[in-house]
Amino acid sequence: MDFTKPETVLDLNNIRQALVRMEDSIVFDLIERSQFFSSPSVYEPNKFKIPNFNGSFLDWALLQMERAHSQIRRYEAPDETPFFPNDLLPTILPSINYPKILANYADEINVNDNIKKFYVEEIVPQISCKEGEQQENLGSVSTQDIECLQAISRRIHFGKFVAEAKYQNDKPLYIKLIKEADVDGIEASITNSAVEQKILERLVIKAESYGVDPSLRYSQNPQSKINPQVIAKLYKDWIIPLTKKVEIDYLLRRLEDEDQSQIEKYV
Ligand SMILES: O=C(O)C(=O)C[C@]1(C(=O)O)C=C[C@@H](O)C=C1
Repeated sequence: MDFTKPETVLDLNNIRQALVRMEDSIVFDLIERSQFFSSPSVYEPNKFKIPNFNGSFLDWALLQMERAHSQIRRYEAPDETPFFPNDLLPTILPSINYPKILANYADEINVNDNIKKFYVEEIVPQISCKEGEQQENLGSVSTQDIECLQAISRRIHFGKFVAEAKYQNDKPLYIKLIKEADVDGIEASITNSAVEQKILERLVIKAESYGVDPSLRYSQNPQSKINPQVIAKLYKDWIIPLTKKVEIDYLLRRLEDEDQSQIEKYV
């Protein structure tokens, strides 16, 4: 996907292919996190004394990472959404002038707080190899958490591109639904149950294959590093619903960035 070429980005097939590739990163990242204990001290606010900082060790580590990455231009990319948008630094590399693909307010659609909450409360306890602390691994846990959070956030906020593509493909339908603030209608129109089902089935296969040593034969009955059903359920209960929330939040505001003549044409 090339963000300098808007026509490639708003092709729903390309978007879905990108979402499929992102599954690989997410499954691998969760498998990496699963080798560590749950490590609650990483998530407890003010557990460690950090000068001039109020929050968990993970929050602090993530903020430092985002500040460094903002200097290498990460958050200029239209598919990156920061967890701390108000605390970033100016880029050191020269800015890239990406062509406009999404609506003007797209950066304001940010569900990273919800993502961090479900990650800490739902994902970590379900995928960690054991409950409890492992003092020597707190740093590794936090860096792996950051990998997971960034991969999941990128996937969920890709919903903005899905929504824009769907809007462009059927303006008459969406302008009407948005004008009527018909949230249920919008949700029904963006839902494709067959695609969702396929994702869940593919995830189980991916988690089964990535989570074992491929050099071992099945007859040796290798133990999977992570329960594939857990990954599928995380997608079903959190990742897909939050992607849809991003799509709906984005669409509900879409007429803010539409010509009045277009709106009048379809209402
Ligand atoms: O592929 C789409 O059409 C999407 O809207 C993305 C997505 C997803 O999160 O993967 C979300 C809603 C649809 O029901 C199917 C899939």
